[in-house]
Amino acid sequence: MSNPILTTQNLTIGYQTSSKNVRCVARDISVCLEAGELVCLLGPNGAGKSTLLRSLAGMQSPIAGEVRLLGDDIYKLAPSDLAKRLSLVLTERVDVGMLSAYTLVSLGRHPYTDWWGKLTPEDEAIIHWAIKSVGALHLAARQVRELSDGERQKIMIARALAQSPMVMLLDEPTAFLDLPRRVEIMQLLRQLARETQQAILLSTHDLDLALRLADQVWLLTSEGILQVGAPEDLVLSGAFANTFRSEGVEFDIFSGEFNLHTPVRGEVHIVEDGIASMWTIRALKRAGFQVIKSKNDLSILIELISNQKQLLWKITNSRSVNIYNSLYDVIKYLNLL
Ligand SMILES: Nc1ncnc2c1ncn2[C@@H]1O[C@H](COP(=O)(O)OP(=O)(O)OP(=O)(O)O)[C@@H](O)[C@H]1O
Repeated sequence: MSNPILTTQNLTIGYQTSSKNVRCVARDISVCLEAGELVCLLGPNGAGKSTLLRSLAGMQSPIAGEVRLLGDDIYKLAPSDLAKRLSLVLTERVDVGMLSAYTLVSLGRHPYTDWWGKLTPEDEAIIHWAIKSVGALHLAARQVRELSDGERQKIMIARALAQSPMVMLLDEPTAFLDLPRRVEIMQLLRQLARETQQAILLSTHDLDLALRLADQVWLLTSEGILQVGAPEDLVLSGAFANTFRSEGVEFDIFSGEFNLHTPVRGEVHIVEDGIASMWTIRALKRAGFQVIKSKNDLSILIELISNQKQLLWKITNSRSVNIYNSLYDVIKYLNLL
C-alpha cells in the first residue's frame, strides 16, 4: 500500500541569477517519497542533484510548484516543525570544534529539547539507539575531528536519526569512502529505511550500488528532466544508458556495468569456465580483445591449466604454443601478435 510522506507537484528548481534572470536547473518534477523506501538520486555532474535536495529540504525556494511533507507546504512549516519531520545530511566536513561523537549526535534532539537543551532520559535512549543503529557505539566518546571520513559519516547519519525524522535526505553520503565503506553505508541506509519506516533519499555517483540496492531511482538528466522507476525499469527503458552516455564510455545492458570504448585489437577464443576464466575474459576485454567462448583451430586459443600449485595460460596460434603464469604476461604477448 502506498504511504507517501514527501510529495512534489510540478516543481521547478533553480537559481535567481539577477533581478531579471533565473537559471532553471530542473522542471516539472512531480514525485513522491514513500515510507520505508530507499531512493537513490542519480545524474551527471551539474545535473542539479544538490539543488533538488536543498529544495526538498526547504532550504531553497522553488521557481515554481510545491513540496509537501505529510500534506503541509514545506516552505511554510516552522523550522522546529520541519526539523522534527525531516533531516538533511551534507557531505562537507564541518568544523565541530572539540565535540565528542556523542555530543554531536545529541544535537539531533535539539528540536525536542527545552531552551537549555536539557536531555531527558528518553532523549538519551534515542541517542544511544541512533549510535547503536549505525554500529558506532565504540566511537561515541571520541572527538569528531579525530574520526575517519567513514566513521564521521556514520556519526552524521546517527545525528540525523536522533532527530526522529520521517524523511532523511543525504547529499552524497558515500563520497570519499572506500568501496567496502560505501557498500556498508548504503546497506545501512536501506536497512534503516526498512526498520524505521522512514523515507530515505540520497544522491550518489555510485551507479552500481544504486542499481543493486535502491527501491527506486530518481534519474536527473543534464536537461533537467527527472525520470523515476525501479532501477531495472530505467535500465530496460534505456534511460540509464542515455543519461550517462558520453564519449568513450557506454552502459552495457547485459552486465549492468559501464564499459570503456576500446578499439578491438583481435579475436581470442577461450574454452574454460569458472572464476579464473571469468577474470581472464575481463583482462582480455580490457586489453581490447573480442572473446569467444569456443574452440577454433584457426585463431588464437587460450586454455587455462590449473594444478594445485599454480594457474597457467596456454596460448596456441597457427605458429606457436606458449605458456604463461600470469595474465600480465598473456596480455603482453597478445599485444605483440
Ligand atoms: N548558487 C548558485 N547560483 C547559480 N547557479 C548555481 C548555484 N549553485 C549551483 N548552480 C548551478 O546549478 C546547476 C546544478 O548544480 P548542482 O550542484 O545542484 O548539481 P549536482 O547534480 O549536485 O552536481 P555534482 O554531481 O557535480 O555535485 C549547475 O549548473 C550549477 O552550476
